[in-house]
Amino acid sequence: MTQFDLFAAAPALPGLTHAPGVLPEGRLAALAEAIDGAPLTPFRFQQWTGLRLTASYGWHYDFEAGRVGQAEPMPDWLLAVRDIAAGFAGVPADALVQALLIRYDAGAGIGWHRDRPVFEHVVGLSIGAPATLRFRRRRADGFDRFAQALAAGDAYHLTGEARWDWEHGIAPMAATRWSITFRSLTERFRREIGVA
Ligand SMILES: O=C(O)CCC(=O)C(=O)O
Ligand SMILES: [Fe+2]
Repeated sequence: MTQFDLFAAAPALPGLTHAPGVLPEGRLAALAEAIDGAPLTPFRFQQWTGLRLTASYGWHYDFEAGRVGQAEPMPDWLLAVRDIAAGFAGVPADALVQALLIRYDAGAGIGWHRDRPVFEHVVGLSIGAPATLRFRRRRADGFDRFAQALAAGDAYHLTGEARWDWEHGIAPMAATRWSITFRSLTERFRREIGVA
């Protein structure tokens, strides 16, 4: 292996895995349609209503109540996507008990955040407009930063440092983007609620 190969194989941000073309190109339009057909509601936090529309399955995080609750089971089309996401991430499909569908219309994005600590693995799939998944981590005099480009059909997996130490967000996009995110529950949370 040449030095170039070694460099290419090293993850640029520890805990972030990205791969292009994980969703077959021929299925992207149907997946966008399936998301649009889901009972999407505007993301709400206190007085503020976001521009993005979301639907949760399996589990959902209720930002207003500040806790996690059970949501509708995933429909069959989403279970099929979950198999693809699980294969990409190397996580058993049935561990990915939570799914979040998002539709971002032009001008919508998602601000800096870390995903809720009850969730462990985060596996995301991108459809529609290209986006930049931005990462930042506070240091004494500012932030370390990283950016991952996401095209339609791309997948990413957050674990370890990228998942827990860095915040991520997506700047508002010029055209519609859809995403599907699957998450597992931490062992600690599973124990707390008595789920195997
Ligand atoms: O749309 C995406 O790919 C990211 C969504 C996200 O970060 C989240 O829902 O926590
Ligand atoms: Fe997130």
